[in-house]
Amino acid sequence: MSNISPFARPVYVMLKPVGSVCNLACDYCYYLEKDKLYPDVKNHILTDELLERFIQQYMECQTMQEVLFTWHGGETLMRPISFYRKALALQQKYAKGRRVDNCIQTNGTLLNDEWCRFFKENHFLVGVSIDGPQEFHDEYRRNRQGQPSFYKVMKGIELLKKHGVEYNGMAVVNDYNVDYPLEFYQFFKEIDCHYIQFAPIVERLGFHADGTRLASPEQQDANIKLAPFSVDAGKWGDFLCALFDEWVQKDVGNFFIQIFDATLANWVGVQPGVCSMAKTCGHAGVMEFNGDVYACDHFVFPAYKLGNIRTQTLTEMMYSQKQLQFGADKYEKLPQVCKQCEFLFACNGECPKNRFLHTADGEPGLNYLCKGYKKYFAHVAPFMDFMKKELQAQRPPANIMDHVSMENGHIILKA
Ligand SMILES: C[S@@+](CC[C@H](N)C(=O)[O-])C[C@H]1O[C@@H](n2cnc3c(N)ncnc32)[C@H](O)[C@@H]1O
Ligand code: SF4
Ligand code: SF4
Ligand code: SF4
Repeated sequence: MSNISPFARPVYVMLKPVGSVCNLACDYCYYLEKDKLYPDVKNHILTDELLERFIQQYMECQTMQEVLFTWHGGETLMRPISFYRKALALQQKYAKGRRVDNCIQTNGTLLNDEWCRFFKENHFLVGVSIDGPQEFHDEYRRNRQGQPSFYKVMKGIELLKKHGVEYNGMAVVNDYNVDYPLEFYQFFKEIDCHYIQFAPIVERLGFHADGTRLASPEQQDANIKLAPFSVDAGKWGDFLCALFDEWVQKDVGNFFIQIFDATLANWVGVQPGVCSMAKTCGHAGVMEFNGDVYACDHFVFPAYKLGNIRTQTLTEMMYSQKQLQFGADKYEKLPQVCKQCEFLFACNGECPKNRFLHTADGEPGLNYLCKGYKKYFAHVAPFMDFMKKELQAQRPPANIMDHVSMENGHIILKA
């Protein structure tokens, strides 16, 4: 029976309704160049027919009562509202009593009153990409003519707030802003954004015959260079430590920073809310505008294509041996240094996309950010232990704020 799938955990397939088409051209973007995978296709637009096929199959793929749709790009708001209205109607057609939620990721520049009213009415969670204050944001987030986007995004955020739309902030940490964790964080507090994701930029430039420039993770070749906008591994650790010190003194339970939540989840032994910190992954694929399904949004490379929705079901693709192995590899392919690492339970080798280093004894698969994560986990360990005890005693982890102080520039836990 097609509507019974054998695994009792949700499966996600994010959808790219305009492929990688975008009104911006951020220098560091990993997705913008994916149009080169389809050089012969003029319009990278998901048709109504494929939309319906996707929605039907996505519903059938789920074993849970709640179904989450994730709209992604490219720039999602380059499709008209009528497209999303059609999608909502189709969701209801196939929901069969299940609860349906929608989240949408956007660069925020095209938001207007009409979009915001639509999101509010239909309970969308909106992820807005904003890389902190203007100077940081506009360094890389520009359009093809080089025009900056900060003011447009801020206007978009104001509109979301005006209409009471639920939103969160997606910020990337790169070579340019990594030295300013507190300014960065302060910005989000000032705009009253309480849910924030900080994602490190790690990319390598490989250059392929098809015109794409980003190296896929398994590519090893002397010509591959770290992209200049990538974050330095040690600095990523310093960034997280400084951010944590500020947060743990003032903001626990008020501002939610995804990586801190994920770290605490692993400390307590529950599933973290972000795949990179989980032991295995592979439950979050992506479907391109033409129905091609890939293992993960960061693995949209020909070798990681699972098939096409016209000829295979999402259930077949997402539970295929190839995809199950992709997910299991996150743990199985860890080098020994990770398997013996005291922080394995919290780090899990982070995202396989970033594992292109060799260990000191020559084993492949070490995460480029390892140095930073070691710093971070060692730094937060006593505080995580404290919050874990609070949770186990059914007390709020926010109690930690009464037990920390700064002494000589170092954060300490008071007895
Ligand atoms: C590819 S965009 C697509 C959605 C929309 N256009 C936006 O910018 O939010 C999704 C997210 O990926 C982030 N991103 C872009 N390039 C990245 C990279 N190389 N590494 C990590 N995140 C990246 C963006 O900042 C954005 O928050
Ligand atoms: S707005 Fe999003 S999709 Fe567009 S270039 Fe920037 S990160 Fe990429
Ligand atoms: S490869 Fe990385 S981003 Fe993709 S699902 Fe696994 S951990 Fe998440
Ligand atoms: S901190 Fe480094 S060695 Fe430890 S699990 Fe993470 S990547 Fe591996």
